[in-house]
Amino acid sequence: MVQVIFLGPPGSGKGTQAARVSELFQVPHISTGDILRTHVAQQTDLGQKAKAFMDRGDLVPDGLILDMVLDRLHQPDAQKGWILDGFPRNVAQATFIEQVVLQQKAENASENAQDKSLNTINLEVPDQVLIERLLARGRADDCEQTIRHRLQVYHEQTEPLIQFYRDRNQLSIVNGNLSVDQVTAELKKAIVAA
Ligand SMILES: Nc1ncnc2c1ncn2[C@@H]1O[C@H](COP(=O)(O)OP(=O)(O)OP(=O)(O)O)[C@@H](O)[C@H]1O
Ligand SMILES: Nc1ncnc2c1ncn2[C@@H]1O[C@H](COP(=O)(O)O)[C@@H](O)[C@H]1O
Repeated sequence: MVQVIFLGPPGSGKGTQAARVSELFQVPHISTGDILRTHVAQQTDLGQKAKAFMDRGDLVPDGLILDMVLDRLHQPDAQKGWILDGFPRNVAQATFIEQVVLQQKAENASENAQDKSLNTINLEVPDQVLIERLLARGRADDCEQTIRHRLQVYHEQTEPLIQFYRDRNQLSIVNGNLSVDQVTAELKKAIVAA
């Protein structure tokens, strides 16, 4: 049983490493960015509402995100754990997922199930390296102006979560400015499955 939250700025390797850790622990990789991009591609109501925020590099409003995440976490494959990539992105989202985890824990305790272990990982990478990586990745929102805005949004809204999880003794810091294999090796050491 393992629950992992990947924090870290855009381009820090959350998606790359979440896919590997998901394979390792056989739990789903849940990327809110990927789910949103699917909604945009399928032109769902949610996708149409989210698109302008994503194009600008702003966070999509919590009112659109929280139900989407809850729905994904209630799917059968997520009952033995999950790897969250790109969520939470602000304090309201972190408080939300904390409540979900606590509720699940209470339900499982009454069934005498195994405890779940929450690991929050912050991947640290200098801004200049992030910009170079994202320009090379070349996703629709990877132009320089949007990258700089996403970094600003990260520093203002997501970075405070480092202290949020530090206060709860749930934070591991991993150097993301190493090779992909080296970062995975560090993650294997950091993640505790219960
Ligand atoms: N350790 C690494 N060294 C060099 N390049 C890397 C490393 N990890 C990931 N990359 C590359 O950097 C780019 C960004 O990685 P990735 O998409 O995993 O980041 P992310 O944190 O999920 O970004 P975003 O939040 O914008 O989705 C990709 O092109 C990826 O191949
Ligand atoms: N958790 C989220 N809250 C608000 N907006 C989000 C969230 N996750 C993704 N988004 C939006 O999607 C793009 C791309 O996300 P990536 O994680 O970089 O793939 C992001 O800029 C937000 O607009």
